[in-house]
Amino acid sequence: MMQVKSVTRIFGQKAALDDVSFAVEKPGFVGIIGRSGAGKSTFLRVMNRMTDATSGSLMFDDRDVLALEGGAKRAWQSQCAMIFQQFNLVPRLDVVSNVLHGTLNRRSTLASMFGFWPDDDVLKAFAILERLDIAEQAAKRAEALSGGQQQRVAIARALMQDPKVILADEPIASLDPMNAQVVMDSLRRIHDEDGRMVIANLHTLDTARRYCDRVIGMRDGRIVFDGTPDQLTTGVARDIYGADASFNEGATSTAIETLGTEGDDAYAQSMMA
Ligand SMILES: Nc1ncnc2c1ncn2[C@@H]1O[C@H](COP(=O)(O)OP(=O)(O)OP(=O)(O)O)[C@@H](O)[C@H]1O
Repeated sequence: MMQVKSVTRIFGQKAALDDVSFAVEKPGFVGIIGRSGAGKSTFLRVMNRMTDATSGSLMFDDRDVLALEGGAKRAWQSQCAMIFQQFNLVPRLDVVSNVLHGTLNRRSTLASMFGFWPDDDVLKAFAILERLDIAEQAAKRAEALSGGQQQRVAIARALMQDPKVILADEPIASLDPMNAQVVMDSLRRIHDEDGRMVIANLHTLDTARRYCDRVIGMRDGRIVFDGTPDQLTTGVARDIYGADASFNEGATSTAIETLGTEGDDAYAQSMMA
């Protein structure tokens, strides 16, 4: 259903993506891992057409989405919803209005500005919030919610678009372990129940192993690993992160039981830097 062929993105002298190719046969739950600067965000942004590729193609259901323009490009962006580390909600706006913003691409600006939402859309927004277990927060301002709740609102906004694909750029990087788990459980459930493809950039190995069907490892803009969670051994992870024998994978973990010493935290920070 998706073939990424030789996708390259050059910024100045640097290839953020360097000849990236892979295929996805069925809508899976794919994790992308790699140290900071590996090209993970650039890939998601190229796929969603927020950033243009320098060369290459990305065939999705037999059309090259990197070549789409105008209305066709906007339609693709709506089928390929994106969620971000910092949630990107409108903080002062109530939760349900934030969710309704997921329909903006098919609504007139004027109607949206004055808050005229069709009843069907409002009902749909509440049903999605219910599904994500945050319907009781619907009337609150987004800024009054915890990070984990805000990220679930962002997922709800994405679902309003009824997307084929959800791209998640470090969706749990700003969350504590408990909230991280709730958000990842929600994404996995949406994938399992709706059959939507999820591609998530993740900064912790245990999350990639636990939630993904397939893990892609990137280093310096290139794919250096593509396999199942079982194949993602500590040695493989060390290669992906470009770390030496002192690599301690517990330090890249957000799992409650492996959150550890200050030393580990310092190591994790150095890996992200
Ligand atoms: N708009 C841009 N202009 C110039 N360079 C960029 C731009 N966007 C990304 N880069 C560079 O491309 C490389 C890949 O960046 P990217 O953000 O994709 O990495 P990443 O793996 O997502 O890292 P992080 O986890 O820190 O977001 C980096 O060297 C980065 O500095």
